[in-house]
Amino acid sequence: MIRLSGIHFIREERHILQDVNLHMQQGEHWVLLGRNGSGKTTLLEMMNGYEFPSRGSVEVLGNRYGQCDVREVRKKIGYISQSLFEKLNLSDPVWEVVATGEYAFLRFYEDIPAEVKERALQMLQRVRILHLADQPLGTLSQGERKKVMLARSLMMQPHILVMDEPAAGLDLYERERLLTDINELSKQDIMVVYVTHHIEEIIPLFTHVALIEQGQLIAAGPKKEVLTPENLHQAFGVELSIEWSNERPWIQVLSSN
Ligand SMILES: Nc1ncnc2c1ncn2[C@@H]1O[C@H](COP(=O)(O)OP(=O)(O)OP(=O)(O)O)[C@@H](O)[C@H]1O
Repeated sequence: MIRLSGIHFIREERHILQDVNLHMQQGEHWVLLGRNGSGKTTLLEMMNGYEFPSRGSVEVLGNRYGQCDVREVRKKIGYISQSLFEKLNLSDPVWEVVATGEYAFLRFYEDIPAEVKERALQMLQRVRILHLADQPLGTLSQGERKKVMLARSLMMQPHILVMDEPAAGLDLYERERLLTDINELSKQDIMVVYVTHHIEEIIPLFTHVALIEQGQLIAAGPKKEVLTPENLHQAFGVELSIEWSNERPWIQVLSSN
């Protein structure tokens, strides 16, 4: 579904990504894990065709970027990021914000068809915030806003859902509620690609992890093979132990030297 081959990304003489090879297949759900500035968002931007590699190729859903209409491919990719949230209008009612996801518009300037409104309400029901449908987006908590983004991205029935640190800034309660909704995506035919620097966000849904450090992959594959104390030490510079509970990893920091 997504194949990154020999990706290099060089900007202002800085080698931001170096020979990244990743193959994400149908039925897998991936986490890209790494420190601040390691190149995670840049990889997501390449999957969406917003950045192009200096060398190497990107293939998504059988389309090779550079040889296809990227806008058509993007219609099949949901993207949840802070920069998209910032483009939404805080005074719009929640259901309308969700409905705009159907067309990848930011705002409607004409009447919204009744069936689109109905689907938007169903999506809100799915992430358990239907009761907020008529409230302006700006009145919602941070966690509720993230759920609106999730509902909005599901409107266009994406094949791939790309999330860039969706749980950033959430308290424990809000984070767990959001992660529960994300975990539910296992019931659908959507591949999830999720960026984080928090290991405990690797919920049971995720099958694979790519660990990235300074633009290079340290390891990529099934999560239990990749998430070893040695690999994590290399990626984060911290000695730690790792324990699994219900297919979710929890870490204990031993020393930060
Ligand atoms: N177009 C660009 N031009 C110059 N530098 C860039 C460009 N895009 C990314 N970078 C740099 O590449 C590095 C990797 O950035 P990226 O946003 O991909 O990291 P990240 O792993 O997502 O970080 P964080 O976890 O902090 O969000 C950063 O140092 C960033 O400044």
